[in-house]
Amino acid sequence: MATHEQKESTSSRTPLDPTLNVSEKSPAIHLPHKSNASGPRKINIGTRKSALAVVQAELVCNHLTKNYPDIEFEIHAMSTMGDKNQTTALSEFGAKSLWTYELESQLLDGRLDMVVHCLKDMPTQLPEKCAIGCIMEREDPRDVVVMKKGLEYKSLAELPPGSVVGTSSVRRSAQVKSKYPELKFKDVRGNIGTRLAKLDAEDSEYSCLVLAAAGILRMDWGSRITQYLDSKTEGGGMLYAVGQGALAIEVREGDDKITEVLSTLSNEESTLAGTAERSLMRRLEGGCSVPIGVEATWIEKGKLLIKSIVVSLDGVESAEAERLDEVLTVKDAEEFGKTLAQDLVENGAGTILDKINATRPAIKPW
Ligand SMILES: NCc1[nH]cc(CCC(=O)O)c1CC(=O)O
Repeated sequence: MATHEQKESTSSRTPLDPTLNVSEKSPAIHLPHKSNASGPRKINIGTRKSALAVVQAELVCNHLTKNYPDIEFEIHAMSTMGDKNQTTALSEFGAKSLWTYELESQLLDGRLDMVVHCLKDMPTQLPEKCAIGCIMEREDPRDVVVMKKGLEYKSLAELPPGSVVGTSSVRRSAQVKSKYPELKFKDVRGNIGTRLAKLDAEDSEYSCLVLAAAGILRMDWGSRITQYLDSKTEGGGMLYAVGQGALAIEVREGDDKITEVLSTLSNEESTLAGTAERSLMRRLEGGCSVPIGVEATWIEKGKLLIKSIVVSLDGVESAEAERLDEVLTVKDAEEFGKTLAQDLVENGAGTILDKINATRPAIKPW
């Protein structure tokens, strides 16, 4: 019968809550999978339609097929509001839900059983009856520089004054600008392939893009990366987005069968760091999405360090904080994020956030 390859014994003792967005719940215990006659025969996996999203869904599907050879897994790729609207400035939407709304509707009405997302794209407050079923092992969470084909530069520091960096993220442009005030920034939209094509076009005004390493690596385009950016990068630090690099799978809240299937994909350190980062963001955003940078490092087992930054929408002001503490459970991670949020506010994030919240109403289509 189904002998899924449980690499570690974590599923039987990890104090991870399968419904991570409900912080008050007591930790659930994942029992090792036993083939169950009443278990699902077929599981429908939803994803966005972009090439990267489909690669990610296939990665999940391949793992699950290996772990559960008796179950049929089928991928359903669909366009979302976010895919269709490439013109409105991203920050004007306020909520991140435009990437997930259609998929969540299908999840709730049973056409889908799980939806694969980049954790980074998931709103901190999921719609009612939706939950995070698992967070998978994190791919490299850092941001990276991709130079235009034919340019001999590798790093931001080498770029001549006035060079144009392509990014639509205030978090990225604000952090780069504070270290390299002589660089210029321009919005660049579309899926990762489209962005690279715009960068490399002969008449392109961009010298480079700043992107997430994870997306490029999953597309197998790692050879285009010319510089990795992190807090220790020479010439200035760069913190990544909350959840960046981790895939998360959304399920119907209380769907124990699907959650059990997903326990084989869950990664403890990713789950705890992702939970802490999202708790931090939840405390700060007040309904609006806010440019927050984080960098999470496990100093040793159970000891988490997170560096964090909040930047103003114009990229001029910023506040920073970092925290090192023991994080063994999802509850610890939630607390860690909350405390770090308070530290950030004490260090000046409050004024930045008040301005953001005053100018941008949140949009919640559900
Ligand atoms: N903004 C869209 C998005 N959402 C997740 C990733 C990267 C993959 C990941 O973080 O898992 C990207 C592309 C990018 O920022 O370069």
